Amino acid sequence: MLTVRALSVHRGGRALLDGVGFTARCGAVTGLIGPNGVGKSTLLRAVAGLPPQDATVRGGSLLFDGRPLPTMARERARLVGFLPQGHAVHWPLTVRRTVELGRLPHLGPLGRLRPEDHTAVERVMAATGIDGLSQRPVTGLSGGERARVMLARVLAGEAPLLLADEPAASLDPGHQLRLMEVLRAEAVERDRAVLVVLHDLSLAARCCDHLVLLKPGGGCAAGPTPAVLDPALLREAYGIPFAVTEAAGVPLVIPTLPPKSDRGVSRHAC
Ligand SMILES: Nc1ncnc2c1ncn2[C@@H]1O[C@H](COP(=O)(O)OP(=O)(O)OP(=O)(O)O)[C@@H](O)[C@H]1O
Repeated sequence: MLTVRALSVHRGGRALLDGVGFTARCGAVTGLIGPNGVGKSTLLRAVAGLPPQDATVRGGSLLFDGRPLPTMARERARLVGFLPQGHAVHWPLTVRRTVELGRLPHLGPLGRLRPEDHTAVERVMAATGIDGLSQRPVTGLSGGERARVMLARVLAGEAPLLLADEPAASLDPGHQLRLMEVLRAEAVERDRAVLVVLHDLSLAARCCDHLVLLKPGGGCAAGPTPAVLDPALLREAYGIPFAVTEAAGVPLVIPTLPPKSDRGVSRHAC
């Protein structure tokens, strides 16, 4: 279990995160939600040991299964798999080679892959549906294909704690659901703690066991998904009204805007 206690991250004189605390259990998917700029990426980066440029962790503690997260980069990388936002790739490595790089924290000084490394690589390529792309250069893939390759690379590290920053952002609806299914399988079948940033609250409602809602001004609301997807809490955090409902047995979280006339705008409300 990941335990975040009273975490504060500052840049210059400004708090990017202030006193955030929650837990993310093994065997479960925890969604990290909140409005733009509230500090979701900063939080994931702090847990991964890669705080944003010029930012420092000023207070609080980060524990996994009751022990402080290691400070040594290699040791941390074995424990924490981190998929950052965006998928910039600069070298035309093949898809297979790119996924193999996810095994680096486990390899010796020569970086030679062992049979168990190949097994892990093949498992995650199959799970993410990219085995057909194996010999393609990553620079020649679509945004959604590349997103799945980068996910596979992180999964290949087989870290007990997985952090993913908006992994669904460039995926079509089918691949979004498949992605969440892959993350759920990692959590449930391999007893991993998965912490995933999502902006699609309906997807979060459908696929996350627990949610952490970061609030502007500091702090968070954390708990089982239905408890956090409370219209009053959401309105407080995002500053707009939400309807929380259900269709075809699937939860739906619908953001709304007040009528345009109330906002001094004349036509074409969403
Ligand atoms: N490189 C940077 N330089 C200065 N400020 C930054 C930088 N990156 C982020 N910030 C600021 O840090 C705060 C937290 O940003 P962060 O990216 O963690 O938010 P977020 O919740 O992930 O946002 P989003 O939903 O838009 O991705 C924001 O106020 C942002 O403007």
